[in-house]
Amino acid sequence: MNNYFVSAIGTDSGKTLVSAIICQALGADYWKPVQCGFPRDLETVQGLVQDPRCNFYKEQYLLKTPASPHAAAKIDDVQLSVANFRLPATKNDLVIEGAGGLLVPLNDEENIVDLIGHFEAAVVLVSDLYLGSINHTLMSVEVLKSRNLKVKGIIFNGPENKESQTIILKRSGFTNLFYIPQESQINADVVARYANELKAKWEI
Ligand SMILES: Nc1ncnc2c1ncn2[C@@H]1O[C@H](COP(=O)(O)OP(=O)(O)OP(=O)(O)O)[C@@H](O)[C@H]1O
Ligand SMILES: C[C@H](N)[C@H](N)CCCCCC(=O)O
Ligand SMILES: [Mg+2]
Repeated sequence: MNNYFVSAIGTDSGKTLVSAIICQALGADYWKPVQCGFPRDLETVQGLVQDPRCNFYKEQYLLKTPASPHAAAKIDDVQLSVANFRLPATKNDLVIEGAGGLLVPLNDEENIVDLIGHFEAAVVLVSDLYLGSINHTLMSVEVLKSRNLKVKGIIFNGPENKESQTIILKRSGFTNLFYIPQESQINADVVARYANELKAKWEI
C-alpha cells in the first residue's frame, strides 16, 4: 500500500482533477484531510471517478470558510495540529489531497507540507502552466528538497508551455509523470481517458 500526497504550486492548480485521475488509474482510495469551504473536493472526486475499487473517506476537518486552513480553523474554533491527523484505515493505495500549496499554514507553526512526512507519503506536485509558474514551481521544489521528502513526480496542467516544462524538469531533476492539457470541460469520461494514459506511465 502506498500513500500519495497531491500538492501543487498554489490553489486552483488542478489537485482535485489530478487526484481523481490517479484514483481511477490505480484503483486507489481518496482522502482530503482538511477542506476549507464548499463544494467539497470529496464530492467532486466521487463524481469524476468510476471505479468500484476506489473508496472515498470523509474529511477529518470540514471547515466552512473558503480560506487558508489556519484562518478557516480559527473561524470555526478548531485547533489543527499535525500530530492529530490520522490516516483512514485502508489496505489500498491512498491519494491524499492537500489544500492550496506546500507552505499553506495549518496553525501558527505548522504547514500543509508537514503532513507529508507525518503520513509517510510520496508527493505528486501539480504545476499549472501560467506565466509565473516557473518561479512558483521551483520554490515548491526547494521546499520539498529541503525536507528530504519523497517525490513521485510532477504533473503539468493547463495550456502547454514546453520551455517552462523543460526548465522545471532540468532544474528539479523530478520525474515528468504526465501532462494534462486545458480541456473545455472536466467530466468522468475525461478523467477515465487520462487515467488510462497515466496507468502506463506510473510505474516507469
Ligand atoms: N486541465 C484542465 N482543463 C480544464 N479545467 C481544469 C483543468 N485543470 C483544472 N481545471 C478546473 O480548474 C478548477 C480548479 O481545479 P481544481 O479544483 O482541481 O484545483 P485544486 O488545486 O484542487 O484547488 P484547491 O486548492 O481548492 O483544492 C476546477 O474547476 C477544475 O475543473
Ligand atoms: C479555499 C481554497 N479553495 C483552498 N482550499 C485553500 C487555499 C489556501 C491558500 C492560502 C494561500 O496560499 O494564500
Ligand atoms: Mg482541490
